[in-house]
Amino acid sequence: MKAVVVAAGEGSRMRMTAGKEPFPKPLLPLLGLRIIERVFLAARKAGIKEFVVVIGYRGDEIRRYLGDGSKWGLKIQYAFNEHWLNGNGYSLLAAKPYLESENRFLLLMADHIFEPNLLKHFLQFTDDEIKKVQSDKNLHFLAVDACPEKVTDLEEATKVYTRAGKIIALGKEIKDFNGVDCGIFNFGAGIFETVEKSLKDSGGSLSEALQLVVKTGNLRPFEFKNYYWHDIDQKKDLQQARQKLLQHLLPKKDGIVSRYFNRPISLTITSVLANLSATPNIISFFSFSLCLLGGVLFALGYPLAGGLLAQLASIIDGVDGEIARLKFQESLFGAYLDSILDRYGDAALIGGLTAGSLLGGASSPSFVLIMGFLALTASPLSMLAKEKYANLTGKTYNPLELDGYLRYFPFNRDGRLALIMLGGVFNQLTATLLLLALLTNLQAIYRLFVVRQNLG
Ligand SMILES: O=P(O)(O)O[C@H]1[C@@H](O)[C@@H](OP(=O)(O)O[C@@H]2[C@@H](O)[C@H](O)[C@@H](O)[C@H](O)[C@@H]2O)[C@H](O)[C@@H](O)[C@@H]1O
Ligand SMILES: Nc1ccn([C@@H]2O[C@H](COP(=O)(O)O)[C@@H](O)[C@H]2O)c(=O)n1
Repeated sequence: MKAVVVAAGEGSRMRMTAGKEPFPKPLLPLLGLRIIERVFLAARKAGIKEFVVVIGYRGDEIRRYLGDGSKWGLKIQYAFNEHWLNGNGYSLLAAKPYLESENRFLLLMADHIFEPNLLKHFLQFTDDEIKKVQSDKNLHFLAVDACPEKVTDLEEATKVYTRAGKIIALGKEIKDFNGVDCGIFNFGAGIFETVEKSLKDSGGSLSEALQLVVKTGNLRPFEFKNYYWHDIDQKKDLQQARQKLLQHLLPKKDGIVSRYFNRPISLTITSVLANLSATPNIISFFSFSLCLLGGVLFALGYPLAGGLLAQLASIIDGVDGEIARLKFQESLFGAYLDSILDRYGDAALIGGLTAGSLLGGASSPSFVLIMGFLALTASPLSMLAKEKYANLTGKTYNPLELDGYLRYFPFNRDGRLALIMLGGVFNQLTATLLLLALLTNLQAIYRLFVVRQNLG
């Protein structure tokens, strides 16, 4: 399916300087990517690879920056809307020649960022609905945010009133509404005729043209509540979109130390790194190198430095995933590399603790060696248990769900590295090894029972 992206308007409400803006609004930077890039990459993640970009105001600059789309593995064509000072209806019609062979197409806004899963589930919904009808040429769909109270600039938003699976009313001025138009449409080819019919009365406004469709009951809502999207109209919207993007980087699997200590720091680092070219894999290696250096410092008798580096490594180990999600750079290899490097990083730290304790004159070297051995052996078992469970059941092992009360203890990596940090700060290397050995082996044994209970 092709997607039309409307990028023709001037975006005058985004005025940020007295003179000429450095970029037309779709090309404004937002956490390392241009706004319109985020639209393309979110749509690509939902399976859309072909786009028709409707340009107008400073369209040449947009076209020069985006090119043919091949740098993202996309195909981008361009339609010029000479009436770009008027409504989106003219933009839609400008794209018509590029959609002659399409029964259906998406319409997206160049200044509306959205979560990929929103579009993915919208497409699943529309596919299911289209299967129920004979002809879908004049059946159209709109993704509707069913939580209007969460929409920041409700006054400017196009409100929607839905009832019994149909859109009953749509417009900026309607008083009775239970949703907001988030700017994601799935149109049948018949929409062009509707828009052409309404042009002289609607002045080119797409919302006005859609009133004709609303009257026929053929504008259906995909009502959602928990996906993020943001309409970037004014300067304040850019800051709000930035905050929304950063907050949605947090994975659900985070442990307590990660969620409440590491992430506030890692997100700050990520918001800066996003504008640089550091890739997730480079950051993963950097996190590992911090573990290596920390292990060496423990061995050489610098426990404070070793402990602080272990905690820094833990924080940076969250940044790699945040950058990957923020800049659409997630990869299977990266996920694999991240996990393997974490194992080697743990081993470097445990090895350093053991060496540091022995070289520091531990009273019972054999006890230290046994604790080091047990901690080294069981440390990878946390990941191994989760991966084996996922492999056997096809379900992700979420420690927050399955680990019961253990989830409040430092069993996962974020907790273990925090323990190592404390051991370094208080120079209690042997006690740290003892705790690690106990915790990791207890976790491994506990999860045996959890898995047995869940595997049946
Ligand atoms: O010992 P566990 O916790 O099971 O190891 C998991 C860990 O390697 C995960 O890596 P990730 O980068 O997602 O975890 C980070 C932690 O290592 C940091 O300490 C924390 O601050 C950061 O927020 C992340 O949670 C792997 O993805 C898992 O596969 C592995 O089980
Ligand atoms: N080099 C990398 C590192 C990570 N990822 C992705 O991030 C996930 C881990 O996220 P955290 O916030 O917990 O670090 C990992 O599973 C990958 O999906 C990546 O792609 N490349």
